[in-house]
Amino acid sequence: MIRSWERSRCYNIEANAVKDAGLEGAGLKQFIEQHAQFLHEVHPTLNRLSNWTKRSQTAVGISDAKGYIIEIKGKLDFLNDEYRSHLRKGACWSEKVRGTNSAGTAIIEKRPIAVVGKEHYLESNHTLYCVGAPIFDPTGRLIGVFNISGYYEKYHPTMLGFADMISKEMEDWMLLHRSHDHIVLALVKESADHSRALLSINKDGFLSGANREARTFLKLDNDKIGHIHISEIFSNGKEILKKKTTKEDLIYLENQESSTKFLTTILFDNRRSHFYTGKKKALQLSEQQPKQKESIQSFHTMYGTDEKFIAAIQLAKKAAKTDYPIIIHGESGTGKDLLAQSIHQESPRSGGPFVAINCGAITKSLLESELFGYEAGSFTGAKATGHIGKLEQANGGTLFMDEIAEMPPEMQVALLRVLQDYTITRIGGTKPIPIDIRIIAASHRDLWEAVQNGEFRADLFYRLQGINIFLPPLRLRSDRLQLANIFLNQIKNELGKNVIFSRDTVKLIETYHWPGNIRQMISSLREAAFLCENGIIEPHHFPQYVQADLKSISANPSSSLQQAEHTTILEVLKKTEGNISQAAKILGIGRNTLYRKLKNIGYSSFKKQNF
Ligand SMILES: Nc1ncnc2c1ncn2[C@@H]1O[C@H](COP(=O)(O)OP(=O)(O)OP(=O)(O)O)[C@@H](O)[C@H]1O
Repeated sequence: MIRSWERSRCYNIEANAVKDAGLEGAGLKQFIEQHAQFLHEVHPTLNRLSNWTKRSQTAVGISDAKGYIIEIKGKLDFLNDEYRSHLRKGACWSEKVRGTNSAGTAIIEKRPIAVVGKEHYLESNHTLYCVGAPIFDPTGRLIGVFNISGYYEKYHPTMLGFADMISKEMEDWMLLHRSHDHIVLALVKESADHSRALLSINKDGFLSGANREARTFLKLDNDKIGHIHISEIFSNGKEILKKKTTKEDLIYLENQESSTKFLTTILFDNRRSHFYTGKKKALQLSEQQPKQKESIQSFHTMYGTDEKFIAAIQLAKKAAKTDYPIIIHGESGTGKDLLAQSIHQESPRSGGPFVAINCGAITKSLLESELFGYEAGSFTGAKATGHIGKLEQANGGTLFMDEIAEMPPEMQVALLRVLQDYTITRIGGTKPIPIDIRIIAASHRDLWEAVQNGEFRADLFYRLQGINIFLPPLRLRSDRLQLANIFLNQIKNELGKNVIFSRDTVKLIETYHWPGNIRQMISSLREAAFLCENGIIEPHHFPQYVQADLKSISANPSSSLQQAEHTTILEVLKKTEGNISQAAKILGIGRNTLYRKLKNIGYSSFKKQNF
C-alpha cells in the first residue's frame, strides 16, 4: 500500500480529483471487439457470479492489463449517478490515472490487492472497497484483472482469497479453451495438497501452457513455455505421448528437478479422435482408419454473438444430448463441419469415433467402397487386406455426411437400406455387420427442394430428417468485426507479430459480403497480417480477389445498386421474420420475383427461420 501511495504521489494526481479517463464511442467499440476472445473465456465464471452480486450489492468486472474496464456486471446501487459512470466499460483504472486502487495496483504488483475506503488515493473513491486479482494467460503473461467493488463498510477480508480463486478459475478456463489440438494434463502433488496443476502440451510434446499452480510446482519460468519438452520436465514424460488412453487412466509423473511425483490424469486429449475411443471395437479398428482430422473440436471453439448463430448453437447443444439425426444447412465455410464435430463431442457418443465423408467430393464409383468397405480381393485394384468403410469406422460414434444432396441416386438407395436395419455388408462380403451410428448430414442446398426436384429420395430425406440447424452466412451475421478480431488475435500468436486494423479495414470487414464465409475471412486475415509491415492492416493487404471484388462493386454502379437491393431485401425479410408475402408487399414486388431475387443472392434454399 505504501509503495503504491508513493508511486501515486509521483504521478502528480490530485488527491481530491475526480477523473474519468477512458474510452468512448468508436474507440470503445474497437477495444471491446479486440478483447472478445478474452471475454468469451471469462464469461462462464462471471455469469456464475451474477446471483451473488445481486444479493451482496457488489459489482464484478474485468479490466485489461492497462486497467481499462472490459466488462462490469452487478449492482451499482451503492454509487451515486455521477460516480457510476466511473465504473463503466472503457473507464481506465490504472494507477497513473486514479492512484492507489485495486485494479491499477494489482497490475503493477502482479498479486491480489484489496483497497478499502481511505486506502484509495483519490478521495472520490473513499466510499468504496475494491479487490483486484490479476489474471495470467497460459503462457504466464498478465492479461487483465478480475475486480470486485462494493460499499466500503461491506468489505470482508475473505474477499481477497475469493477474488484470487475466481481469477484462477478464469485462467483454467482459458487454458482449456486455448488448447484446441493439445493434450491437457491435470497433476496433483503427492503430498496432501488440494490444488490442481494444469499443463497443456502440443502433439510433439512441447509445453504450450501451464496454470499458476503448475508454474509454481514445477518452477517453470514463463519463457520456457513453448520451448521445453515434456521429457525435460518429467523423467517419464514421453509415456504421456505414447499413451492412447481413456480419461480415467492415472499416471505417475516424476519431476526431474525435485524428484517429486505427481498423480496425473489426461483431462483432454485433442490430438486425434480415436485416442478418445472408449469402445473396444473402435479401438481395434483405429489402426486401419484413414488419417482423420488432427482433433475433434467442441462448442467452445465456435465463436460468435450473432443472434441467429447463438440460436443455432443452442439448438445444436440440445440436439447433441439426443440421438436424433441432424441436418445442418449452411453455405460453404459457415462452420458445418466444426458444428458436427462439436455436437459429437457434446453427445453421449463422444467416447466413440467421429468420421467424416464428403459425398460431393468422391466419384460415384469410389463412394460405395468408401462407405461400405470391401473384403480382400473383392475387385481388381482392391487392397489385399480389404478396407473398412466409413459406416463401419463410425461404429459407436457419429458419421458426418457433408454435401449429402450430391449423393448419387443408387447410393441413396444403399444408404436408405442401412438406415432401415442398421447393418452393412462389405463389397464382396456376405456377412451383415451390425452398426450403431448417428448420422449428421449437411448441405449447402435445401434438401427438401432437392426432393421436390426429384434429385433426392423422399424416403431417405425422412430418415435423415430429425433436427434442422441453420448456420447463417457471414454477410448476415452482426458479429463480423468481433470474429475478425478473434481470428486476428490467433493469427498474431501464430506470426508472433502485433497488428491492428486500420479504420478503412474495419469498414471493409463490416461491408464486404464474404462469399467464402469464415474460411475466407480467416485466410484473408492471415494473408493481410503477414503482408502488413508497420503493424497496421490496410485494405490493400487483403488478397487480390477481395480487392477486385470491392473495386468492381464501387466501379460498377449497377453492381453497387444490386448490392443495395440485396441489403434492402434482406433487411425487409428480417423485419417480417421471413414472411415472404409481407416482404413482397413492403417491397412492392410479386412473391415470385422476390423468390427469384433471393435465388440471385444465394438463397436458392429459402427458409423462413433463416430470418
Ligand atoms: N463460429 C466459428 N468460430 C470459429 N471458427 C469457425 C467458426 N465457424 C467456422 N470456423 C472455421 O471456419 C473454417 C470453415 O469451417 P467448416 O469447415 O466447419 O465449414 P463448412 O461449412 O463445413 O465448409 P464446407 O461446406 O466448405 O466444407 C474452419 O477453419 C473452422 O474452424
